[in-house]
Amino acid sequence: MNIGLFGYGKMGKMIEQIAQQRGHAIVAKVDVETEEISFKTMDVAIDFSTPDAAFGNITQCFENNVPVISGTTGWLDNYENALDICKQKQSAFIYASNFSLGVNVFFELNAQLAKMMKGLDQYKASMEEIHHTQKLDAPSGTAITLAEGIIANTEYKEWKLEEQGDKTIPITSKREGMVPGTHTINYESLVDTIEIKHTAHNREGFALGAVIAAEWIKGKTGVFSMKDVLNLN
Ligand SMILES: NC(=O)c1ccc[n+]([C@@H]2O[C@H](COP(=O)([O-])OP(=O)(O)OC[C@H]3O[C@@H](n4cnc5c(N)ncnc54)[C@H](O)[C@@H]3O)[C@@H](O)[C@H]2O)c1
Ligand SMILES: O=C(O)C1=N[C@H](C(=O)O)CCC1
Repeated sequence: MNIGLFGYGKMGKMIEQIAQQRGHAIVAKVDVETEEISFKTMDVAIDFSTPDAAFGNITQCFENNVPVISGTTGWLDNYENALDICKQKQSAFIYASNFSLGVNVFFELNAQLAKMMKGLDQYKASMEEIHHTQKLDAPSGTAITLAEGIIANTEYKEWKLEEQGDKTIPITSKREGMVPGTHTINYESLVDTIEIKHTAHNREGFALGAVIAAEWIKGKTGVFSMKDVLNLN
């Protein structure tokens, strides 16, 4: 398969390695200095760029009939607009805040635990995410997806950075060294704490998941999720 990379930073380079190991060709490496993009030979585009660049990259691909896998976080104010353009152009799209298999299992575990905690008012939910110091957005996209999973299955109404409140999930974002991504969810009562945690050891899991999603989407039309790709039910 011929892949166009949008964003050739830490993730773009890791995706290149994994894609080549799996027999794919990288036909474009689009980054901030790129002046001209040839879409003709691209079977699929993988966007891991920046919050400011993602929407433009994604919609350019749809306009040129190229399906998109996007892992960029921090651009979701424009998510519904991107879906409209994808549908208009009869293209295909997967966005995931986290492409790793482990985190996608963790998303399911989080939803199951939230269902069990619903109505147990003696417990207060909170979340902590830790990432490297170069990360531009906070909280992480993964933390937002986890908070949405709790909100969908409990009486919590919203998440906020740090802020407390009965119906608010407080998220603490820490930026330390080279940490690839650690997410912890706590339910704390006066007598005990229930904690679930996912720790990424490196970026390979994110990159492999994105390449698997690109293999899966080829030839399809529509908007999908990693749940579809991984058949997690
Ligand atoms: N979904 C996931 O599984 C997952 C995993 C890791 C990182 N991410 C997200 O992916 C994004 C990239 O992460 P990273 O660690 O590779 O960051 P990075 O800073 O190392 O790389 C981003 C690259 O995008 C480039 N860029 C800037 N403007 C651009 C434009 N207009 N077009 C194309 N490229 C442009 C930058 O020059 C840089 O090379 C971030 O939003 C991060 O949160 C998601
Ligand atoms: O390194 C990053 O940046 C990461 N971003 C994603 C997020 O915001 O959740 C996934 C984990 C790594």
